[in-house]
Amino acid sequence: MLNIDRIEKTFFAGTVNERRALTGLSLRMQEGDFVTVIGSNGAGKSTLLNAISGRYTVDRGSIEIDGTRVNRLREFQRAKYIGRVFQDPMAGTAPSLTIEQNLALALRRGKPRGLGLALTKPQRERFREELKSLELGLENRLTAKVGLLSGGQRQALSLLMAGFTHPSILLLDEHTAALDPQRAALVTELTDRIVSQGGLTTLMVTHNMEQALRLGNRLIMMHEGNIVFEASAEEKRKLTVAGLLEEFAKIKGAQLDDRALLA
Ligand SMILES: Nc1ncnc2c1ncn2[C@@H]1O[C@H](COP(=O)(O)OP(=O)(O)OP(=O)(O)O)[C@@H](O)[C@H]1O
Repeated sequence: MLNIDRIEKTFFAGTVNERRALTGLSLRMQEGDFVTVIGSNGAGKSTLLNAISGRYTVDRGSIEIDGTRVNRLREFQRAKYIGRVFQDPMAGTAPSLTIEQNLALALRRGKPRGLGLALTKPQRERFREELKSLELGLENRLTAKVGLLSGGQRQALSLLMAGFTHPSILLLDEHTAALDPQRAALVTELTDRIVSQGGLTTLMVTHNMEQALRLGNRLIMMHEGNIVFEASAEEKRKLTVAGLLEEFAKIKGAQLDDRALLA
């Protein structure tokens, strides 16, 4: 499904600003795996997601999605494999388009352009059904502009859109971090539901350790561009936030991150 083999990424190589963001990281995910990713600031978590999505190309190593080596594919060429929800609620949806137009765009992701945004009746019905499952009343607001929605509603919509076409891999980049606790909890629940219902292969970066322990069937901890700790589903069930912090502390020089303590 996803096979990452010893990838490396260095920014500004050979200059005083050199940053080794990924240092030979390998990760293999099977279909339906839901891996949560934690780590201190600057550990390389976002760079990992960006390397998978094609926003950055890696300097070394290989990335395979569904058996295809994607290293040389540009971001738009990988779009058919990837769904992504960002931290910024504004990033995943188009504010000047209506809810149904955004959903129509999501449905057409990775397909040839020029199909327009006209909807068939069955498509509209499908949208209504999917929106209903969010339990936010959005099914009655299909023609409302997305810019009018709250951050939490937009993240819920982004999540629905990202999962819509059953991407080979769903990337969640701290997608609840910018929300207030109540909305974050709602979007966390939705994530759990959408991922498990769709059996989506998912990689989720979070600073919330409680969330990292509760969601998914595997957990990885990153530090200095590599995976330094990994827990299977069974190990994860036994782990506590305190236990995770202990693991963090064991890593030489690791900085405990304030946000990580907000679990
Ligand atoms: N576009 C870029 N240009 C230069 N350096 C970068 C770039 N993106 C990331 N880096 C550097 O690479 C390293 C890893 O950054 P990255 O954003 O992947 O970490 P992170 O684990 O996601 O951190 P955080 O939890 O703070 O978001 C850092 O040293 C960062 O400064």
